[in-house]
Amino acid sequence: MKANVIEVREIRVRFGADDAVRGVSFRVAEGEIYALLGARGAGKTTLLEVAAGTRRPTIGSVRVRGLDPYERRDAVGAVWRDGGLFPGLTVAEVVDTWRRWTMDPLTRDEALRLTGLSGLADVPFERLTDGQRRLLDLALVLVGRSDVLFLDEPTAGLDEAAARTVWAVLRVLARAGVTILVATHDVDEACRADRIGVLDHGVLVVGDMTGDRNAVQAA
Ligand SMILES: Nc1ncnc2c1ncn2[C@@H]1O[C@H](COP(=O)(O)OP(=O)(O)OP(=O)(O)O)[C@@H](O)[C@H]1O
Repeated sequence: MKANVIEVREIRVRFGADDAVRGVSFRVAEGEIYALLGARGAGKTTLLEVAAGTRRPTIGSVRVRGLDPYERRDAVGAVWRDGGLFPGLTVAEVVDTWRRWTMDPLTRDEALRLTGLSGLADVPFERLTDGQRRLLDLALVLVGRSDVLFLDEPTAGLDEAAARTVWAVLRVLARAGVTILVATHDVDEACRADRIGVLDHGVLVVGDMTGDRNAVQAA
């Protein structure tokens, strides 16, 4: 059995008088893709922020590889919904710029190869499609050698072909041992994960579902 990389225990996040997340617990094993599925306002982003260590929970504990991610924010990679903007730079230059800010970075060629962007190295950032920009986001996370990824709606706004490419990359990464937590409102996207947790009004109503579309919709 694989080790648990992300361990979320009894998390509660309170905003003013309201709980955005209540009593949520789940675990994600090494190399596993876990999707948090929920409607708008269900608490997905809040939970993702807590798991990634950019927000401290009101109550509960989070461990990523045994450590509190809030104390060690350098250790994980997060890709949020809006990709960065790099006007005037080519794909290769964006990666090189990022590498200069990173300790012991992955090589540019390897980051582009893993995300399928090798053929676009000389293309200016402005010319990239939304899907290619999302892949470039992933390439930058890989440059930092993140072995845990937190992805908020990773294919929002992408067409089906681009979404498939992003997920093909995520599968390659998971097979290489990267642990991935995805927040999504899209049932089809959630079904691409290994396991699904369904979040409703801040409560994890189902925590351990596999990607059977009918069963997920029934939940
Ligand atoms: N900083 C904040 N202050 C007060 N309330 C907040 C704050 N951030 C989020 N909320 C509230 O917490 C609840 C959960 O929000 P969250 O953004 O986590 O949901 P979500 O599932 O990611 O939704 P979406 O799909 O719209 O991004 C919502 O009711 C939201 O209004």
